[in-house]
Amino acid sequence: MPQTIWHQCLEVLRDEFPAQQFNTWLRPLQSDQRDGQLMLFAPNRFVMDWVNEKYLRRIEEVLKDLEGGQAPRVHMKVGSAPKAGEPVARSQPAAAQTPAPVSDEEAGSVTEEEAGVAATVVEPKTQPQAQASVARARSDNERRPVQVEGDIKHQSFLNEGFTFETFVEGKSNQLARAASMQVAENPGGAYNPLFLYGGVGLGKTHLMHAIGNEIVRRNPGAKVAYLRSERFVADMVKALQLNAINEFKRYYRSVDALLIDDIQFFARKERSQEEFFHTFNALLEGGQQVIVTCDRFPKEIVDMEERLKSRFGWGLTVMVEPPELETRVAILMKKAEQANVRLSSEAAFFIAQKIRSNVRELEGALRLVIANAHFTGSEITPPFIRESLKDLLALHEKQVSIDNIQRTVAEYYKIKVADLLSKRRTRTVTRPRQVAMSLAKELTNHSLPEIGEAFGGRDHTTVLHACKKIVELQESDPNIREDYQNFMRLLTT
Ligand SMILES: Nc1ncnc2c1ncn2[C@@H]1O[C@H](COP(=O)(O)OP(=O)(O)OP(=O)(O)O)[C@@H](O)[C@H]1O
Repeated sequence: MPQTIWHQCLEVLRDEFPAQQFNTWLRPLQSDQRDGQLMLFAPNRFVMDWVNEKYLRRIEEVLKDLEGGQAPRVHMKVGSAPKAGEPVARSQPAAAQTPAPVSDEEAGSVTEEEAGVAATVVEPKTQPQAQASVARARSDNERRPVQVEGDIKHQSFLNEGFTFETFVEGKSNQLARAASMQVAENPGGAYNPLFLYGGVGLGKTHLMHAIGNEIVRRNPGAKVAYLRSERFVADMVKALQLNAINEFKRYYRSVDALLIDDIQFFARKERSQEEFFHTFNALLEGGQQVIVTCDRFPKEIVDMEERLKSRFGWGLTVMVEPPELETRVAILMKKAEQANVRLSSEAAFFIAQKIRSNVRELEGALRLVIANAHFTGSEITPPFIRESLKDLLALHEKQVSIDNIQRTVAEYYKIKVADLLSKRRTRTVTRPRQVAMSLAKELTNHSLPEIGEAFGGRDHTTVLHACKKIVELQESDPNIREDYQNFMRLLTT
């Protein structure tokens, strides 16, 4: 197949920009060229805006260098490139993709005039200093709640230790971090609501607090309310019991930014969903920012009203992915530094290679190693780490076996485990087999020949090829990438 002009352009850009930037912003773009126009498709509006702002000029220059006067005009659009032969819609300006206003009916019947008690909203600067040390890393539950005047008592607080400065950026979270930063700089602006999703312990809560902290840092008068979704439910139930639902509504509609963590816990709570839906609409209409985190993509949330799910997708939906090795190492170094502990890069690598599931576990492992080192006065070396994490590692190895991987992958792709082990080479079987082999390499300590053996006696070079192929596909094929992330989540949490 001849290389398209876009591929040629990408080759040039690949040499010009750091790999991380290239992979995050440029590589995911799909292209469609016709009628002297090059349409670039971005996976979401945020990427489109970012590319427009930061790379479009350079893209146009490169196209001109490549094609001279024949260079196509570039347009951007959110979505996927049409398949060959499919008609393509004309590009739309970004503004055309902002949601339609909420109708009166949808917005519910609550008005600003409703009577209510005064409810204060937390302002982070009034909170006690966060202990941003490793020993207190998961400290959001330990923070002193803010007492709110009136009948409704809220626990609403931001963790000052969760900032953009303490958040380590890597390939897995670059997009989510950049989107969060944009929201913090322009709350209630283009990306409303912001829906952050991903597996447990990957930094969603951290980013959410970072946005809240940044909003308040820039505008000390801003009212930012952070709460887990269970809290919203509990507050609402209490408000109903106390006949104070109007105060409840008033409170949640008075904030500049409403941050609701782990929205999946709204499942089956119909009345809360209803209430949240109206609050949500009122806030969006008022230009107030809404940020939501969830452990899965909106459409995958079970027992949640469709209209709510669809509304989540109105703004910007971004995934936080599990960190790759380099980011895990960087996170460990940062956490050690915060705890005033010297950690060699060899030691950090050792831990990062062993603990791959999520950042919370990574932190937990580091805490354990540091505590042991303090206790015994030992230096933190790989053998010392191995000994300190003996039980944890045994648990990990027990949990993720090749057998388990094969069963999980087969079930997911609706094929038989026997197919994975067979000599069959049809696409429906080959790809899942490669995914399973790659997972086995990443999640177990088995060698390539051992993995080959476990997959119907294949050669180790076949396993190596599968691993490389899956790394490549994760870059170029969003479906494989999502499947792989799902497997990491299913197998490691
Ligand atoms: N990129 C990162 N840099 C620094 N620390 C991080 C990063 N990602 C996660 N962490 C840390 O890992 C811990 C877990 O993160 P967090 O609580 O934000 O996860 P989560 O995705 O919200 O998980 P859950 O879905 O279980 O609520 C926190 O202590 C957080 O500071």
